[in-house]
Amino acid sequence: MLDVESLRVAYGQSEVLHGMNFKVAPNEIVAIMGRNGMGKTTLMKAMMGILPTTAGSIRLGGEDINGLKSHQRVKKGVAYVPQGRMVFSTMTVKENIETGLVASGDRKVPDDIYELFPVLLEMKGRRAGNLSGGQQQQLAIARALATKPKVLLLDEPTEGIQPSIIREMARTLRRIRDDRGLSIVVSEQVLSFALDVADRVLVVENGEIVHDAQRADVDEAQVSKYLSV
Ligand SMILES: Nc1ncnc2c1ncn2[C@@H]1O[C@H](COP(=O)(O)OP(=O)(O)OP(=O)(O)O)[C@@H](O)[C@H]1O
Repeated sequence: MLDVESLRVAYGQSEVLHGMNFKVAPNEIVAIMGRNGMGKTTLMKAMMGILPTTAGSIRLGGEDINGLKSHQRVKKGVAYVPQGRMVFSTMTVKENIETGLVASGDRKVPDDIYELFPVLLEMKGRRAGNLSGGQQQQLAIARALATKPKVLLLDEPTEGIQPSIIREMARTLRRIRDDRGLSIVVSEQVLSFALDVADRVLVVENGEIVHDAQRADVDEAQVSKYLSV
């Protein structure tokens, strides 16, 4: 479904991703782990077209989308939940979700989004800035789903979220995948969450993938070592 090949990204003269390769199958949930500064956000932004790449390809269902602008990638089926959620705080919950409808062509928020996140229905007239961190994360995911994606990218969704809500988020993401049959790529530093949510775990270290294992085969001690220091 998503095929990233030899991807290089640099900030000026400083190259951060040095030819990254990975594939995500249809219906697969992949967690990309790594310490702060290892290049997870850079990878997410490059896949979304927010940062330019210096080499490589990003294929969605076989088509190279690497030359497209962000909004064109959204139309093709890539959705993004950025680090820090970035909801529009002065807009209502409903208005935030509606910003995603431009891509799908739907005129109103589909009921199944509110079924997934009942709290958003309860709060749909409230300003997004007044929601808790966990609720804002649900809103950011709802807004992304409103674009009807084939691939959902989430950048550190557990950051600043309580442990009980983190467990619920893993369940919700798996349910989204099961119900909608999409692929999910989630960048993450919390190993327990990655093991809860993902089918496969990758570790990025200094802009390269150094570990790639199915969940059942993940060497937890080794991954923890990469995540510490
Ligand atoms: N705008 C920028 N200009 C120059 N260097 C940058 C810029 N943004 C990030 N970097 C550098 O690129 C590297 C990768 O950063 P990135 O934010 O992708 O890491 P990360 O793994 O997502 O970390 P975090 O968990 O903190 O988000 C770091 O060394 C960082 O200092």
